[in-house]
Amino acid sequence: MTTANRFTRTLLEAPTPVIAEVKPRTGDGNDLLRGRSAAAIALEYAAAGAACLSVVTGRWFGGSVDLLRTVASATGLPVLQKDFIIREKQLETARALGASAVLLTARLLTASSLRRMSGQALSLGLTPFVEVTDEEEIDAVPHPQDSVIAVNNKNIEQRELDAGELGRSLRLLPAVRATGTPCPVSASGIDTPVQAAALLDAGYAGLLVGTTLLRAANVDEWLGALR
Ligand SMILES: O=P(O)(O)OC[C@@H](O)[C@@H](O)c1c[nH]c2ccccc12
Repeated sequence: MTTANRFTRTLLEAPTPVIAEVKPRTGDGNDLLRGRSAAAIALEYAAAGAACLSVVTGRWFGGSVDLLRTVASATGLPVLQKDFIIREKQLETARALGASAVLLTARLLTASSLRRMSGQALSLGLTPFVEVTDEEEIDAVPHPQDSVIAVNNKNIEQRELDAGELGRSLRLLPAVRATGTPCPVSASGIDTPVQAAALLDAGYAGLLVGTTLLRAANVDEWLGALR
C-alpha cells in the first residue's frame, strides 16, 4: 500500500474499524487523561484492537505537536493529527512527526485552500481526513477517492461542546457515498457501543471516538462489543 492510503486501508481491513482518539481535555477544559500518559493510552487502545489512532494537537484541547510525536511513536498504528491545519508547513511537520492522516476542516477552509491543502497532503503521503457537516461541504471535497470523508456530529464553532447529533451522520451518508470515497467515517459524540454498531450497520466504514473511550472504565470491553 502507498503511504497515502495506509490509514484508509488499515481502517477498511480492521475487524474493529475505530479510530481511537487521544485528547488531553474537552473543549471546556475537563481533564481526560486522568493521570495517565498519552503513550499509555495509545498502548491501551492498540491492545484493545483499535484500528487507528487520532491525536488532538490543538491548544483548545490541551494538545501540542509533541503529543503527536509521543502518540505516533508509542504504537505501530496509523495516526491522524487533529488540529486547525491551514498551512503547508503544518503538513510537513505532521509527516515528520509520524502522522499518516491530517484533519482538514471544510468549514474552516475556503474551497481553494481545501483543494491546495488536500493535494499537498497527498503528495507528502498523508491521507486527507476531511471533516464535513453538510451536503454542500460534502459535494466540494477534493480528491474524494483518496480521502477519508468524516461527518462531524458536533459543531467545531462550539468547541465540540454540543452533545452531537448522530442523525446527521445517518442523513448525510448517501451524499458521502456519492462522492466515491472508499471510507465514510462518523466522528464525535458516539457514546455507546450500541450507537457505534448502528452507525457501522448503516454503512459507515469507520468511526472516530474520543471522549467516551477516554472516560471508559474498560476500553477492551467497549471495543470488544463491536467485534
Ligand atoms: O470526543 P468525541 O465527541 O468522541 O469527538 C472526537 C473528535 O471528533 C473531536 O475531538 C474533534 C472533532 N473535530 C475536531 C477538530 C479539532 C480537534 C478535535 C476535534
